Amino acid sequence: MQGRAAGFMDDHNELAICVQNAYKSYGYWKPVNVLHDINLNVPKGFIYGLLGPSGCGKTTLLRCLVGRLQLNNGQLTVLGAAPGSRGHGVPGHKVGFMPQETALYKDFNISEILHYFGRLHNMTRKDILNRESFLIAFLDLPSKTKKIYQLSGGQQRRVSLACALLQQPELLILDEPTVGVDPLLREKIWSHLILISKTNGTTIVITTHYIEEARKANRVGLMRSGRILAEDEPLALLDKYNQSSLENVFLHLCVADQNRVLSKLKQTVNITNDQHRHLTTATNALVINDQNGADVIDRENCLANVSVDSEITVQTSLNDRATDGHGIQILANGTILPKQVKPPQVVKSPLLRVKRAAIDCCVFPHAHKIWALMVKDLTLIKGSIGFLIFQFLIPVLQVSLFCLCIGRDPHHIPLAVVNEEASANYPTGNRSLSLLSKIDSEYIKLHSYKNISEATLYARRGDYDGIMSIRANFSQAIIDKLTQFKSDPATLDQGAIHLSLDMTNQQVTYVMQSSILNAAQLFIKEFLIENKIDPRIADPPVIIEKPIYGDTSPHFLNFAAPGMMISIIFFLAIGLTSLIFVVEKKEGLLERSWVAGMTLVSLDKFF
Ligand SMILES: Nc1ncnc2c1ncn2[C@@H]1O[C@H](COP(=O)(O)OP(=O)(O)OP(=O)(O)O)[C@@H](O)[C@H]1O
Repeated sequence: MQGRAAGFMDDHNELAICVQNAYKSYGYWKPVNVLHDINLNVPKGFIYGLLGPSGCGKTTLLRCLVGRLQLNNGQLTVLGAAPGSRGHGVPGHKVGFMPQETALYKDFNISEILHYFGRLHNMTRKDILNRESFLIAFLDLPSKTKKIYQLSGGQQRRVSLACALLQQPELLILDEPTVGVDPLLREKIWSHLILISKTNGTTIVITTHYIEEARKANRVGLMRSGRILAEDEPLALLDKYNQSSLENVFLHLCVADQNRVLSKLKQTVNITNDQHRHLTTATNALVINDQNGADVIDRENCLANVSVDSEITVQTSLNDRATDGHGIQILANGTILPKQVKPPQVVKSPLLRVKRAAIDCCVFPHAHKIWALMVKDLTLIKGSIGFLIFQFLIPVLQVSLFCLCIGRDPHHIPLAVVNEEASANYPTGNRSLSLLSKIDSEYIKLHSYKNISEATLYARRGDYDGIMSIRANFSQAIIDKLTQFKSDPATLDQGAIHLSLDMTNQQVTYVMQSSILNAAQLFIKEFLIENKIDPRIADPPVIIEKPIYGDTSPHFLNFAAPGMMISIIFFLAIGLTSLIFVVEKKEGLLERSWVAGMTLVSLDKFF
């Protein structure tokens, strides 16, 4: 492999990945540093093995490479441009990403999931089918109609790998692809990776917990606590550290790193000699001699050692290499790469970013991506008919309940009446009774009170939606007003009914007002007939003609139901979409689809 690497460099003089002084932290208020001054170079067509214990930042680095995370500091170029830059295929068809979690739609079968990613990558049906048969045979997968949830964990990981390999991308980012895979198949997978890196020039970045399998890589990077401790060809590392296995090289580097950290601690933090002796003894205890006399390290203890303080800069073997103005040139045999990859100019201005995002939102996405998402959603729905029925039944049920419980016109609205004419034993007549009898009892329920203060008390308590009061001389005032045409303030005040309504419910107020106005109009007409006057003069000077739309007497239900239906459907759709987003994000599906190029909009065709 190593000999091949040097030869290969002559033909492939470009770096596929170039990371310079990369820093990444999580969290805003209390940031936790995860990557510290990472420098990493992967020439095109190389297999790069990224090795390190759990939690050292491998996945974080891979997520930065595929454009899912932004570095806090430093430069990152993938296939010649910054991930996520316009028109770049990373994220997109140029990168095949296999995340650590399975990240597959469990209700899909193998063929459906491969077709989904194939459509996202704009592959033709024929190409998808060809790749599907190859990958199923190559990865020893069961029948393509088998659902993902019916597969074992190892089989699911293999399907996940198949999705990453599907479009034969220029760059493969594989996060622990060989976990839970049969050793023979693991060998086969590595052979395939080596083959595609040689024949297609595919660049592969792979993380693995099986350190020894990384010997097959062209270069390996050994990572610990967010730093790259060493980066070189596997054999060169073995030679340099005089070890028989990469595992021992790594453990040696861990101990050396630990010692460096401790001595740095001693310099920067005021620790006592006793404390230092104690820590050094603890570290040295990790190294024991094996039968051959070579140093063997207690792996468990070593990997579970104290975390490195983020403020302490550790000189790594990487820093020992020759650098020039643009960064590091690699090759263990001293060959210098002829072509420099220019670091991308990161857009730091938030204003410019917002502007770009605003432009992005106005552009229509690619049709093939919409098609892929539509087919995916239909496949999901097809697989859960019960859910579909529930989705259709819920609005029907909600609208029915609304019509039954809320949508009807208000009925039997309680109204307190203070009839002073009745209390005074009708001194000038009982026309107030005639007026009250004309109020439609279907809509308004009258309750008599002797005085206004008592009625106000109960109305304020919420027992009534209003108070109606009639003066003691109501009958006489009506006669004076309508037959003698008297219009002095006393007559006008006494010849009217006085209403104080609760105006907080517009619909209830409207029904009360129109019922009482109708009753008053009927009362006046009756009075005019009694006095041989044409009742039509009591009609208001407004004639309501045939309506343009709707009924002559509109109902609240007719007005409210359509709005209600639209609201229910809208919020149901929003709720379900949010639910799907949350579930997909939680299971890593969203990230995977994003890396495959699914964005809200895509500008590839414009830039
Ligand atoms: N979203 C996050 N928010 C905060 N901290 C995170 C987040 N993701 C990862 N970390 C932390 O960053 C560190 C590195 O995590 P990362 O997943 O990159 O490690 P890893 O080397 O891939 O580990 P493993 O091999 O177990 O997957 C860990 O300490 C982890 O707790």
